[in-house]
Amino acid sequence: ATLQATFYGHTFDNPFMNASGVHCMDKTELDELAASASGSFVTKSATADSRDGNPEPRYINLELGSINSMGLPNLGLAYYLEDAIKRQAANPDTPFFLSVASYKGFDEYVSNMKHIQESDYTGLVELNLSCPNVPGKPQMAYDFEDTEKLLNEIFKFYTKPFGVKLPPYFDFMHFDKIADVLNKFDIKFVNCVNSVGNGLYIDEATDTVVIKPKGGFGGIGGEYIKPTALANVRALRQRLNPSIDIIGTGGILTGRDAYEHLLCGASMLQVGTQLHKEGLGVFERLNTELLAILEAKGYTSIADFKGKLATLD
Ligand SMILES: O=C(O)c1[nH]c(=O)[nH]c(=O)c1I
Repeated sequence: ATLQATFYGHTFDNPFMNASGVHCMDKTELDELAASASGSFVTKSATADSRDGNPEPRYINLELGSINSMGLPNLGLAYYLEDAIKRQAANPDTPFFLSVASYKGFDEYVSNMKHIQESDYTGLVELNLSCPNVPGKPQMAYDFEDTEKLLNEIFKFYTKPFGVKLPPYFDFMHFDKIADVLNKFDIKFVNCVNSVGNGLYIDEATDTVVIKPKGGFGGIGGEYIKPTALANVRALRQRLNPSIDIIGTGGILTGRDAYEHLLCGASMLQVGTQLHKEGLGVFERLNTELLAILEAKGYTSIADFKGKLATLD
């Protein structure tokens, strides 16, 4: 059996990659990802200007996952663009993802995308509409009208392939609304889901929160969020045009978790919390475990079961 993954006209050796924010802050970390068993990789979400981010402690691994309020620390869009242009020149056949966010809101999203359009980078962009940790700033993708306005604005000038990183939704009306908006545009993929925003974890030894920013509120990842992640992958797959691929992110610790995301319709898979905990070796292990599942079930490729979750009716 093969774990080859097809995504936006590309074929990757396997469906695994890092989730933006983990092991992707600078070119050293990106080189390590490129040299790992991951099928692709994505950069830390970039803002126009480099940012220190929120005060520490701002990321904590927990028994069942993680909590973070990093606050968009990054080296600035120009850094990642320059690196991406070199990478695409050196390896034109191995696509990767450039993640873009915004600290200042709507206008910075537009100007960041304008800079990429005017640059020599021609690869995939993951437009992050779901950072939950910018104090005072709502997540773009929880405002359906603003999201539509932003995509309208971007498609006036942007001609390169991109997709959007979405937050989790928890209501069928919201699944319907975001899918209605996204189906109007020629986006190449959606990534479901970003961390479950503004959770709270309490240290039992001290009755105190564990991260400093926002009084301890932070995005939740890991085992805590797999049911939510699977639901969002499945719901968006059922609603989006087949031409829009899905990246599944959230709660992938084992080959079984990966298999379930694929069953819900994901084409690529991102690993955040477990990569942070286990390091780059997680990709070898996940490939081995997923391959064993295909073999045990007599599948020869992911196409044999992708999106084929059974229901009870
Ligand atoms: O705090 C962050 O930097 C961060 N943290 C997340 O959990 N998701 C995001 O999209 C971002 I931009």
